[in-house]
Amino acid sequence: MKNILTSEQMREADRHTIATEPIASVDLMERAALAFVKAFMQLHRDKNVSILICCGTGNNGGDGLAVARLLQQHGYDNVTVWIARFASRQSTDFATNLAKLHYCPIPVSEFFPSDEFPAVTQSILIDALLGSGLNKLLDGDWLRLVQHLNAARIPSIAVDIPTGLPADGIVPSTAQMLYAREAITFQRPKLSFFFPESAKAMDKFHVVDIGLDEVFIENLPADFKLVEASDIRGILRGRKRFSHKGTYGHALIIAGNTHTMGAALLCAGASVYSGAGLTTACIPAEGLLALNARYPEVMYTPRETLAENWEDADAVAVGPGLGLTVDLQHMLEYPAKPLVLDADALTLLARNKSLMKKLPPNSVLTPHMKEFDRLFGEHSNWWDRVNTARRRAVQHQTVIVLKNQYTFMIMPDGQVYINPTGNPAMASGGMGDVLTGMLTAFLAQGYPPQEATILACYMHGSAGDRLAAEGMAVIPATELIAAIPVTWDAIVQSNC
Ligand SMILES: NC(=O)C1=CN([C@@H]2O[C@H](COP(=O)(O)OP(=O)(O)OC[C@H]3O[C@@H](n4cnc5c(N)ncnc54)[C@H](OP(=O)(O)O)[C@@H]3O)[C@@H](O)[C@H]2O)[C@H](O)CC1
Ligand SMILES: [K+]
Repeated sequence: MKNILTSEQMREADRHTIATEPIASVDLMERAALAFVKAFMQLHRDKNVSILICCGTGNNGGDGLAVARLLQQHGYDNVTVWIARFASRQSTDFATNLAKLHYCPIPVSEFFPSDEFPAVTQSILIDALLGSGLNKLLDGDWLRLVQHLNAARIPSIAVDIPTGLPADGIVPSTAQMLYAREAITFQRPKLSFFFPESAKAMDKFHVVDIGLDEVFIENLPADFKLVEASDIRGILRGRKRFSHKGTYGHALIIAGNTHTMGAALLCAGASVYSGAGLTTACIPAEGLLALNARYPEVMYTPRETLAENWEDADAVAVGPGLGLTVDLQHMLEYPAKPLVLDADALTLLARNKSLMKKLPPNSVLTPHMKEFDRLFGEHSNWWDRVNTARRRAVQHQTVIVLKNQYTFMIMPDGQVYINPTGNPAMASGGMGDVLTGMLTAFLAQGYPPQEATILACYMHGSAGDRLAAEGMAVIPATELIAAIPVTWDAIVQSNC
């Protein structure tokens, strides 16, 4: 896991590194600029391309000036710099880098409040106007300049953060940003990069190491952590010699209805492919034929004998395609089992919120945004939504899997884990049912809820990434299920 820092913590890490390495702050800026340039050169190999670098007068602007000089030294001969002189102050390191730039053959134009801006004639923009120091929404001359640059419609590469995007906290829907094709960000992704609101600010981001003290960073208290492949390798267990189906637990899937049987099949199929020793689907009898045809490995039980099957199960999923006529309250009176509630089970919970108190501790809820808001109230932004999820996870001692491009996995202690895998090709019906089946299978195999959740979300996205890399622009949920075992194997093999 990697700590995701607030902008204040990032400044702390900055100050600590400067004091203890020790390194002068201007040299740290040079290191950051060099890291940016190296990443930029991978993205844009054509050294004849004309580049406009727009700089503010803070440290983000200072980075931009150093980038201009370094690009020129690396053979990029067509670099132009604009400086937005809209603030009365300039940082010391900005001033030092401006002085250094005067020795380079790079044209520099300065713009003051109310100045007109010339047409943008360059092919690429580097955005070094404002970075993590942003302290309010863009307005006045800054907004005018950003709108002028956006209107040029040339690819923009942001230094650290696209101008106008706050590093953390609420991103208001009215916020205007300098749209970046890519952001090259320093040391850690910023928290807001994981919120859907950042789609307005950039297409993608790359993280570059600028040599801040990693031990210090990892010892900072962080509410948000990013899951990494190495974490999954540490959690995921291979199959053992002499093991048998009883070794890997029994998953019970309570799902499906006349018109939504597919959800139950997907969920049960995902459980089989995620390694549950046994999977039983508790579905209406009319689904039996389809179940046998599609997944003969899955056992069947009618709703009437649910109580006995519940006793035998090591983990239970309730919800995919279930409909709203089942008695959830009654189910919650059965003996406590590792439990996943999804889809219609969440709607039933939202209709009778007093049931939250009956959930066994560490139950896993897997809402998408709308299901979440139905359960816990409307939210106008993701920052508030995630913070509500943290409070509710602590209050009800549940795990909340808030599904999103980057799924937030919120644990009963309020800690948030961010899943990095997954892609837009997976945005199709049934993907949530698959995730629920995977989660239930991992719970049935004895993984504690926190580990089962992290594993399921990571492997779900990773299977999707694998298929996307093989050329699938759209990934049906059944294809994802089939890709789970090879994804698993690739993770285990990468450990050797
Ligand atoms: N550890 C690292 O990650 C390093 C980062 N570096 C770079 O430094 C910037 C952050 O630099 P900073 O000087 O703190 O801030 P900015 O350059 O982003 O902003 C400068 C000042 O602009 C003012 N401001 C903020 N928001 C607005 C706004 N909406 N409109 C107008 N003006 C605004 C504010 O000044 P005030 O006087 O208003 O307080 C900012 O202070 C980081 O992003 C990296 O690029 C280092 O180079 C290396 C280490
Ligand atoms: K920027």
